Amino acid sequence: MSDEIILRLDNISKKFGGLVALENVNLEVRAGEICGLIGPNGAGKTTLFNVVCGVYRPAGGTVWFKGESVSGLPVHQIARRGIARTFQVVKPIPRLTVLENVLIAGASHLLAGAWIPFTTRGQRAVREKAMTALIRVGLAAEANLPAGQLNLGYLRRLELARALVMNPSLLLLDEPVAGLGYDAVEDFLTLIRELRREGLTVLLVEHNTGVAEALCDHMLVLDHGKMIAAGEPARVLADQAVIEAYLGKDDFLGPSA
Ligand SMILES: Nc1ncnc2c1ncn2[C@@H]1O[C@H](COP(=O)(O)OP(=O)(O)OP(=O)(O)O)[C@@H](O)[C@H]1O
Repeated sequence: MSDEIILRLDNISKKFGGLVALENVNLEVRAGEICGLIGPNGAGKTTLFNVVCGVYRPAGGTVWFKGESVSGLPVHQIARRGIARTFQVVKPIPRLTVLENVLIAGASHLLAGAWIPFTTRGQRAVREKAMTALIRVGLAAEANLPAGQLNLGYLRRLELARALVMNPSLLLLDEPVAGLGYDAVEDFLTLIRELRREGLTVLLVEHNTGVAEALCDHMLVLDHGKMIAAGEPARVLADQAVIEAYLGKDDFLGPSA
């Protein structure tokens, strides 16, 4: 892990009408780390991802990526700078093949800035990139199957390939192992660790604190839109404010009970 701060959020706020979804959130992610974002339901985790990716413009504050402000840029421009994400609910186009689903992500990414895919050379380049992404996530053998035939574990890999085809340096993963069985979770965590070793920085939302602790170098906790703890996973998970946020104050009996 380097000392470079690849992503920095300064005082990010986001409101939906009267609801404050994010309130003055500050966050730093170092290049090459796996950083976990946890918090109870409705804490603001997905909203934070959407602010970073440009789906939502923050009501206040600045998103810095590689030292430059990306606040207010459209989604495709932020993606071209190197931020890609996966979604909690995986929705491929079921009748298209696995490869075609990745091609769509790759072509739309390139199309956002150039007309490259309309040339034969461009189409070949996108296809090669898509196949490389599928090989990377272990789905090469399934490339020509309809995506609708994949089980959830493979669908999550397909979702990852759709992000990787964009050549990101920062990968935002929204609950990438939700709903998977033990072996599939272990395989997916190995894949994420390998991607990090190859140079990617990862920020992931994870509900399962055990998974987050096993995977992450650094953890951040949101509750009601505020960052309530940050740091080394074991220490963060032992923090009283974090325990109370997960269990509810009334259920927290304290260490001596
Ligand atoms: N588009 C929206 N319109 C109105 N309110 C929204 C919208 N998106 C999120 N919210 C609200 O903002 C708050 C934060 O939601 P968000 O989905 O970011 O939380 P989360 O931590 O990702 O939750 P979960 O773990 O359940 O996915 C919640 O109160 C939610 O109801």
